[in-house]
Amino acid sequence: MITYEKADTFIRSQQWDEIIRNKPLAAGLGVLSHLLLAQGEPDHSMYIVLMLWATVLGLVTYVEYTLDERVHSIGDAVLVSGSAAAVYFGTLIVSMGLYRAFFHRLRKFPGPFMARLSKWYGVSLVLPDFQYYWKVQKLHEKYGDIVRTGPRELSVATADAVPLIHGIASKCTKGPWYDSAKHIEGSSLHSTRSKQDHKERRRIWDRAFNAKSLREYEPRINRHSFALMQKLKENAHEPSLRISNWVNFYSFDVMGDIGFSRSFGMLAKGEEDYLITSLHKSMAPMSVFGHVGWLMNLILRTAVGAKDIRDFMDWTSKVLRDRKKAKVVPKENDIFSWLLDPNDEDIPLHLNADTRLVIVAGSDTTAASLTWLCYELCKNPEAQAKLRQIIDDAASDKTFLDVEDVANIPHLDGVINEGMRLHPGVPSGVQRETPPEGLRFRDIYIPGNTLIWMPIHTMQRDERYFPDPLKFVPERWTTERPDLLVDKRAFMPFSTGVYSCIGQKLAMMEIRSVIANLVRNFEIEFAADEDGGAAEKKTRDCFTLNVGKLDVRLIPRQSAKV
Ligand code: HEM
Repeated sequence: MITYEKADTFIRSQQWDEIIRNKPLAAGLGVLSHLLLAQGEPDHSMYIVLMLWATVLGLVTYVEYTLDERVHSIGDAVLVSGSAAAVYFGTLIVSMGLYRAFFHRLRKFPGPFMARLSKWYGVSLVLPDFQYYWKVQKLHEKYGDIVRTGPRELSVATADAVPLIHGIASKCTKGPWYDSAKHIEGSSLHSTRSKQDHKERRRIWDRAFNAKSLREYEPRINRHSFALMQKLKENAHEPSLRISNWVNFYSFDVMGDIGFSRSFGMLAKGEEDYLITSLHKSMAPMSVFGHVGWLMNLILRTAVGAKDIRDFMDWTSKVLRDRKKAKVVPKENDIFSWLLDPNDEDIPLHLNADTRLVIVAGSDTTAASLTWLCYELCKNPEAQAKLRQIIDDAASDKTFLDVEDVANIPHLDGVINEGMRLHPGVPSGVQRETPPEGLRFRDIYIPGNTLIWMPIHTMQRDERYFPDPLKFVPERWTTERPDLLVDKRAFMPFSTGVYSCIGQKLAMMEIRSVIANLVRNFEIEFAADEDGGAAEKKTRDCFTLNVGKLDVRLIPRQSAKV
């Protein structure tokens, strides 16, 4: 049996001080660590690796201090362990750098040299303006359709690859980006990486978004859209109105109502609810640290980093608990009528994640699209006038247009599509991982376990697919100018395939309702001190878009009343 004395004698009999001072050994361990780290997906277990490193370093310093006769103080011991650590980490970093730069399976793909070495290159692109998607567009202009944007990451901007990467039969899966907050909130429908789990959960979600359910949600959209128009009318005498805020209040109120029969009352208050502020704050680190998966995960493991998500979860679990205890009995079905299982005693963790998902996915995206549409209508007064005329012709006798009044106006949909083409709600695209056997398209082979982003912003502004790409031409979506729409596969503001946006039809209903009623009731133009510059320059890409402010002047039309 190993006793404490035996172990102690064994430990003391070894020449630890010599082992610790053995530089080739430290270097060898550095290379070995690289090989081990390269095996799996350490992004979300980096905290374990860091703890291990810290423990070993502490032990080494302790051993030096207690066993090495050449060491006379803690300072000496730290110096010895520090130099061993410098050799170990130096070799680890050099080994990783050499491998990534010259021997990696993605070495043949073009891209900036620094991107081969580390995803910190991605962070450098985010700063200072948080508009990563513009930088990626520049990279594609320089390097072509496929660019290596990280050690094991490619940006692929060609419509040919859409079916393989995002199509119904695609073998790609969601990448590690989706796991960042899993240890806090579990996995939502959106963040689960298991295809099977996603399939089963999506089947349940589909019931909340089928034609019958959408019909049930219409009166709620009408109510909130009507409330928005009233607020705009009340404030229309102001020379400047922050439309970006008002559409945000609208989209959050709609989502609270349709999501879980809970009004945020933001339109009524005219200000953002605290919980929404905390939700926005929780998304902010995504803009920078979303590029360095292990760091994002580490941040979310700290009390400060996880605070906003945890605050939000406290609130969502209370809302869901109230619903279960029948404190809030919805008069009409809402999304959670389908997701909550009445037989469950407790609220499963993943439903908290789903609540956050409904609000993030459903509100910010819709608000961003509405803000950009207002921006384009201000910039293109002729397009605005034409849309107004078409809306007037379609429903001339009504003061407020219900969702169903504007459900089938191709030109209105053309305006909305064109707005979302130029300004997609998720401009950088979404992360996918190639299957172990890799992917082949045209004569290109993309190796297995490669992370891929299809940059939606870049693709939707590609003149091969949309001639005159920078022009706002709603007619390219109707029978008037089909020549300006060459390849519709490149249009994917809602993504496509099995993971595509489940709320696409709902979003279209919300957007149609606001845009149609807006142009029916007002002429809209930039406010005197506004040129759209803040929306262009201050928009932050935090996976979903946090659009910069947009101030407009609304001129009520004589003929229209709300
Ligand atoms: C203009 C508005 C919208 C845009 C641009 C948009 C965009 C997207 C995109 C690009 C995705 C794919 C995300 C990924 O693969 O990582 C997505 C997924 C999703 N969206 Fe939307 N969305 C919008 C509105 C909505 C609305 C109103 C809802 C309603 C709750 C919603 C709910 C969802 C959900 C639940 C998913 C995850 C689907 C899944 O993984 O199966 N979205 N959306």
